[in-house]
Amino acid sequence: MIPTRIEIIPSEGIVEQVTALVPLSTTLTVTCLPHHGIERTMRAAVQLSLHGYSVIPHLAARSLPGRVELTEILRDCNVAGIGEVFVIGGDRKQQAGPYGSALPVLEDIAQYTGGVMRAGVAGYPEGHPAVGALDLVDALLAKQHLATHVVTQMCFSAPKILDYAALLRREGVQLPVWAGVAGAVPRTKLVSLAAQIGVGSSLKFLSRKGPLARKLLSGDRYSPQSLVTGLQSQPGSIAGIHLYSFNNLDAVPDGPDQALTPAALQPALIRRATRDN
Ligand SMILES: NC(=O)C1=CN([C@@H]2O[C@H](COP(=O)(O)OP(=O)(O)OC[C@H]3O[C@@H](n4cnc5c(N)ncnc54)[C@H](O)[C@@H]3O)[C@@H](O)[C@H]2O)C=CC1
Ligand SMILES: Nc1nc(=O)c2c([nH]1)NC[C@@H]1CN(c3ccc(C(=O)N[C@@H](CCC(=O)O)C(=O)O)cc3)CN21
Repeated sequence: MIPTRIEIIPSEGIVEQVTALVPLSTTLTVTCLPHHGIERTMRAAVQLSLHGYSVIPHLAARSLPGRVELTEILRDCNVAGIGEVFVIGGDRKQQAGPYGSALPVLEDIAQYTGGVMRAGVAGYPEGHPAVGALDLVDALLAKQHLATHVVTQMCFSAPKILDYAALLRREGVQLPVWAGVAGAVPRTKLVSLAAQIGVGSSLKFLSRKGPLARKLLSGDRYSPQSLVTGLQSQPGSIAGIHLYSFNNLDAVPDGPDQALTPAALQPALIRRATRDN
């Protein structure tokens, strides 16, 4: 069984929603969106960690106001028992402080924590709208000595994710790769979010009318079922599944039939995450 982590957005009421629906032994990652800022990420992460979850806050370099704020964040992590962060450049057009990309943040984190803090970095199986493929691989090569794993951008194709993991190996990136998988969320929400975060070819894929797209999008919700099955068919290629839940955490009744329906797969993955982590 592949280990699974659940990504949440620190919206209003998220802590109450999580504690009501998600078992305590789950590993959660908390996004950092440009219009939210890092404070909101940290507030939710600290609260959830104090509740007993394993929590990984996202730190967006371009949203960090300064080095002092980074040391405060790391102190808060230490107090709350948070031992891992996810460091990305971030979507903010203008950087808020001294950090324009992930690498210098990773360097400062390593320095301030004596190398103790674990850190994930981002990978892009389908490229990035603003950064070239070679630059992205070079960035990973430069970051890997300060990172513990790669989490991929949302992607809808198992072969693309597996090819990407193989490409990283060939290029000399040794880090374990967690596959970024969209959860069972309403199709319209997924299409608009994919546009917002610049998942171009996946968006085209989602809008296509071909048999595979129809299969994945049958009903109102996207189903990660066949993607997860495809990833599981190559054991050892990826370290685990990073599930973008978009805060759709609603529990459904247990039972063998329920676990096979698209709407039930996300809660099934959430339950599985509790056993694996
Ligand atoms: N995959 C994810 O979960 C998330 C990804 N992001 C994305 O992170 C991107 C870059 O972050 P990392 O992958 O950590 O790369 P990075 O920060 O290590 O930078 C890699 C290369 O991209 C350039 N770059 C970084 N941020 C940029 C930006 N906003 N616009 C244009 N160029 C940029 C850097 O100068 C560098 O050449 C952001 O643009 C954003 O799209 C943001 C939040 C979450
Ligand atoms: N380029 C990029 N930026 C990101 O922030 C990002 C990625 N990629 N890839 C994966 C995840 C997915 N991201 C997102 C982005 C937006 C929402 C979202 O639900 N936005 C809401 C607003 C939420 C709120 O303000 O509370 C929306 O309706 O747009 C969720 C996850 C964060 N991560």
